[in-house]
Amino acid sequence: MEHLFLSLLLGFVTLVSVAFFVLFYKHRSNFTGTNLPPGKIGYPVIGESIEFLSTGWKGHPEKFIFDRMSKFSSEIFKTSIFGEPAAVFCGAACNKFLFSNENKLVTAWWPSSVNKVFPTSQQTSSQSEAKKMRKLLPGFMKPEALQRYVGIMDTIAQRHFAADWDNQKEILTFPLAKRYTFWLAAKLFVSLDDPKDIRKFEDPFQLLAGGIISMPIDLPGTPFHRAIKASAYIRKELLKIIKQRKVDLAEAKASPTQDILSHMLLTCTDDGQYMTELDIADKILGLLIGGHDTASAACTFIVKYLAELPHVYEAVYAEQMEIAKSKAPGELLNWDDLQKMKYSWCVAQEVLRLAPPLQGAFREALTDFVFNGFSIPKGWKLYWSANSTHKNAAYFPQPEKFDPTRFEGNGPAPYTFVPFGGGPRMCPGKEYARLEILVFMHHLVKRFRWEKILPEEKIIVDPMPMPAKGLPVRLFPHQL
Ligand code: HEM
Repeated sequence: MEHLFLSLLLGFVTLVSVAFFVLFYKHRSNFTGTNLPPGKIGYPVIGESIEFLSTGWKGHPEKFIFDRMSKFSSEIFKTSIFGEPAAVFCGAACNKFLFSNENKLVTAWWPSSVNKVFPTSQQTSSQSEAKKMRKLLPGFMKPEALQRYVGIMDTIAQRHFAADWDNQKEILTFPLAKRYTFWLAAKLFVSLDDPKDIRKFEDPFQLLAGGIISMPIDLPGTPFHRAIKASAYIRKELLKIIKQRKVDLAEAKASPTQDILSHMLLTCTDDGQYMTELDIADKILGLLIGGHDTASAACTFIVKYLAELPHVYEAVYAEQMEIAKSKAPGELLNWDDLQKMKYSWCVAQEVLRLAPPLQGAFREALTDFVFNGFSIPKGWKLYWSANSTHKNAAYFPQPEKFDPTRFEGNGPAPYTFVPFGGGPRMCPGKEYARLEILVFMHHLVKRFRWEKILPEEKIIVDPMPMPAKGLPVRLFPHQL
């Protein structure tokens, strides 16, 4: 009996050792070649994923980048993230290279956690899916459409502030900013505007956002597992909305131009096909995520910085009050009003520089190529990072100083300010985001001054930046 147990144990140990050896060998073999960028590759499977994610959890995602840039004295370094051999490209020249070589030398790529959370076709990582999305969005994001949204955004902002801010002494900024941008997206993308209907999506979206960029371990309790479940729930609810809309369009109870959902149902793709219901559900899900989580992070940090910098608050307040005073009672904000919010937009951009909602994104090398003397093998993942330029003193002197004047005149040098990415994959929602952020700032400063309740609240980045306790603030309404 004892003999059998020892044999089994020995067999098990041998098996584990062989498996480890194979993994280790395979891991190292991913990194053999001449002239690869300098860098560390970490352990098999996890590579440097924990370091990459944990600098964000500690609130300093740029540390992962800057530590390695200085250790290897290079703007390109190799690493291994999310089980993949990768190179991190830092600085303006690297951004330019990646953004201008889309679909020539590189193509977009997302970690497997993203692909698994969106199991069918939502991810815009595959070229054909990105193309579909790019074909559909311009109609929705064209200047005439955007101009129409300003009034709708204003109406929803007024409703949001009346429901959640007015008559409150203290509020928690982060969840309210999310609610505001989600209300807008729900209204403009799928014409959902009953607060009851919208609220049932709030928790699932929270869970989804928390697990998209995570270790893809699908076990009960992990963020990844919760995100997969939340994604399935949201998709089911969206399918109900889509089916109902088809009926409403057929019975002329809904308009073909009322929102992006009608647009998707009625527009053929290049091959003359209409998108399937599931495909539409996945695309809308992606837009709802991309379109609200990012802007809500920006709105939250605007509240934080305006609380910390009274002189910046005063200048934004003066600009916004001049616009408010020019309006007749009940008159909604319009496109021209938003063009006048020049200083406020400089402030918002400085916030996007210091706290970019997306830290960067991945590409995949389509072929072997050489850049800056380093060989990049086909299939390697490449990461561009906003912080490598946003927090670099060479591009932004005294990078930690909040200074909206950096955006006056010609503004920052090309490829140094990249919160929306660049090149063919630059964020198609950039202008939409500008509008919703400015409308938010208008209503915020018109109503209140505020102070932070927790003076030293920690910031975490997971994967978006957020104050650890949600940024509680005390509100002081203006005396009329
Ligand atoms: C402050 C707000 C926002 C920020 C900071 C932001 C940032 C970004 C960035 C950096 C990318 C490029 C990723 C890459 O290089 O692969 C991107 C892509 C994208 N964004 Fe945004 N975004 C914002 C708002 C929005 C909004 C409001 C929408 C929709 C209405 C949107 C929809 C998209 C889509 C669909 C893509 C994928 C484009 C493609 O892969 O071709 N974003 N966004």
